[in-house]
Amino acid sequence: MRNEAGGGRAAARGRAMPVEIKICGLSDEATLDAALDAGASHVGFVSFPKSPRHVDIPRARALADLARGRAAIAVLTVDADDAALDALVEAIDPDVLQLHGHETPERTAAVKARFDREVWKAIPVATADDLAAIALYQSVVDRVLFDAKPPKGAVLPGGNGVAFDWGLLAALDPSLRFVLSGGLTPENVAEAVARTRAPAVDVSSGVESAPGVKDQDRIRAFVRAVRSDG
Ligand SMILES: O=C(O)c1ccccc1NCC(=O)[C@H](O)[C@H](O)COP(=O)(O)O
Repeated sequence: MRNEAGGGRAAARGRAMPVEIKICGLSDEATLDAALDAGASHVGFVSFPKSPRHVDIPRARALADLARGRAAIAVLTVDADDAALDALVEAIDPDVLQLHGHETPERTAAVKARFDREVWKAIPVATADDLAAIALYQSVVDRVLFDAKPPKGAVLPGGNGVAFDWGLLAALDPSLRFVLSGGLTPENVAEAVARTRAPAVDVSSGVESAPGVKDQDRIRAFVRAVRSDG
């Protein structure tokens, strides 16, 4: 259904599947539509009140209902407890739970066991040492998501528009299911995918005109750039 346009190029590059694309932090219908029409495979809604992208449950549910069947729906939380996750899952029925806080491997496994959803765990990366976390999480999640470690003093644990050194991913086990994020933009994402062989990418700040304000043109440009036809 989705992303067939990239299939030929992906095969030509030796990749079996087109690169999946998640547009995160959507909060209005127009930019959600732009992401869906452009062919994003995933759309993400942030449930974290400190974020400029936070959407409350009724809003997230309304947006998710528009997206359902057209893209996978991800809900991003930060150190959410079971009651908060119960409420989100019940209302939004997401395909993916993206854990973007300090969830331990044990907590992450408990979330996976409690909910019949894909679970993605964000791993903050600044140096090669940070990749040791892969071993702790890869057996309990569906995908690890590499994001840049937040800058000192940042309020948000992600969504800061900061990239990390993609070269750190050069020696990854090719069978690892991962998502590349952090500071991706329409201008740099093709290079990021080429250098990391990422099977999936995730963007928020790079398709915004201001924090929390998504930009339809940049969303379309981002998807085009991943598909290498822009
Ligand atoms: O976007 C937020 O506001 C946010 C808040 C709390 C935790 C994570 C958050 N965002 C994460 C993402 O949107 C992406 O997974 C990823 O970090 C990419 O962000 P960006 O560097 O802004 O493209």
